[in-house]
Amino acid sequence: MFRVLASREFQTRAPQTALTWLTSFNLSRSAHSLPFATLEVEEVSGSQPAEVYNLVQGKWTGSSKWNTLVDPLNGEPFIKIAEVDENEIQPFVESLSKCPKHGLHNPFKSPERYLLYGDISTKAAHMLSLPKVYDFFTRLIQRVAPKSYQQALGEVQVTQKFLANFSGDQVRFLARSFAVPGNHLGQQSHGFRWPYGPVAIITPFNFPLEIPVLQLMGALYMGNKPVLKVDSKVSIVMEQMMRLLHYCGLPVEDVDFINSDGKTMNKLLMEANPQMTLFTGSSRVADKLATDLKGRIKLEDAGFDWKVLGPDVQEEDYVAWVCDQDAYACSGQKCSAQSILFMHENWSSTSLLSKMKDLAERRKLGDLTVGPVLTLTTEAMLDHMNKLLQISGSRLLFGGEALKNHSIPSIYGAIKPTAIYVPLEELVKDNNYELVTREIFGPFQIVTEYKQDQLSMVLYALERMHAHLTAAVVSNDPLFLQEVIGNTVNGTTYAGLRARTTGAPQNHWFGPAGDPRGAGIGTPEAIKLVWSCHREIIYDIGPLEKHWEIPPST
Ligand SMILES: N[C@@H](CCC=O)C(=O)O
Repeated sequence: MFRVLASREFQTRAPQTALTWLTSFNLSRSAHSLPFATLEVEEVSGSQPAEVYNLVQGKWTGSSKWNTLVDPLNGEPFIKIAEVDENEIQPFVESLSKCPKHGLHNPFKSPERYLLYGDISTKAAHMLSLPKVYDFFTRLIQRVAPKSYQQALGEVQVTQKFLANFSGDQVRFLARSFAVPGNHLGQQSHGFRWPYGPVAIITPFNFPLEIPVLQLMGALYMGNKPVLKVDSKVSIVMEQMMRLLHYCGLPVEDVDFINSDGKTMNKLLMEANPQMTLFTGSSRVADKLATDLKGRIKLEDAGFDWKVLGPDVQEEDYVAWVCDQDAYACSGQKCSAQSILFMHENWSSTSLLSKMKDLAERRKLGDLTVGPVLTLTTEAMLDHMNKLLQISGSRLLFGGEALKNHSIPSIYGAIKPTAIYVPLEELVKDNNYELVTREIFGPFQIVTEYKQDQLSMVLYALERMHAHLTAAVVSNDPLFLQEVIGNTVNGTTYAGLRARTTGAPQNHWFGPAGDPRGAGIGTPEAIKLVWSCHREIIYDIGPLEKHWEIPPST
């Protein structure tokens, strides 16, 4: 085992100013290791498996049961996760129960913690801007959620910018309040952003760094105490990030970090009773949690994300390239990935589809521009394709085959980027609609065409979808944009010639609309909506009028 146990202990450091801290890091960093990390990315292997720990009540802990993960590229057992089982959740329950509903800080309690979090964010943003650090996280992401270097780096950069956005005084500005004059002297109502106190965050495998960091920091900024559970397949990334955050001054008792299966996590949630749980993942689990937690939940669940190409054909190469990125980058495993393309008939006479095919065929396992699918097997995806191909008039546009010459283990999927054409009239039929709009979390999309007079049929298809996350309306025709935007609901919708469905940076609100449980991620509005509630304090201090008398009963 290459990990040095001593380095797992949290080391307390003398308080430093931001400037001395930054200088000391730059000078003391050794040539090939990082001061917070407990692993070297390339060394993680079958012969030197890495270990992922839990953090509870300020201490890193193991568990009685270790779950072994296999390398998604070659099947070697390469990471051991200390998964907490149902009998070991007590310390996590106690830890969360210690946090009162009014949180670790609020505008009337420990306001200096808003500044502390501004400071932590400044330092963490600086760390992630250092080439050695961003390269470390980019490569670590690639080991567990195989995607191209550029895609993994994008995730680190979004996280870095997000942290920079909440540096300095920006955390306290999140808790800005407002006041309205009252009815008489001494009365004023003030609206405050209040924390929930004990909260839980559950995040998926596809963005091992971006989703957990943005949600975790949002929760902390607003004064909550979170327990964080990241999908065990990728939790090694966030385990290392927790160590970076501690290095940047995050108090070790502010966050608990747990590895477990879903059943154990469910038990923890039932016993610890967090005031709010943020869940990012499948609609099936989301609906179960919404019931179990009696609605105290916010969700970023599935997305069968759509793109509509309008009648104005222009910049064909660019549009084809964006379609390729949206459908197939990260092997289609983004909640924002383009799942269906509605093409106006004017695009049919262009070479858009053949361009999309050429771009899809450039993708290769060697640089992870296509790679393993972590939640579906090859057979499951090809099976789905074959069912679609039974629909009258449907046809395979490209892909549709298993990847060859690889050592991706069979528990994971490996197919070529695939597109299936389904006629619009067939797609909307009751017996086909559910099948066609099933979200395949892999490099897979449906393509269809609509005639000039069929826009209402497209809008009907969009209306029937059950999750409304991202969308793109590719057109610079303002009347067309108006019509499609005005008749749809997706939370993050890109409109215009350069519209896309994926790649939302920290400055775009990202989240579903049309669902009161819908969460957001990234922006100040998202943080305030998800991680705080409104509290109104009405000051009414008098004085009473000079000759006030008790009035008659009413
Ligand atoms: N920024 C990512 C989504 C992150 C999810 O919460 C995207 O746009 O695909």
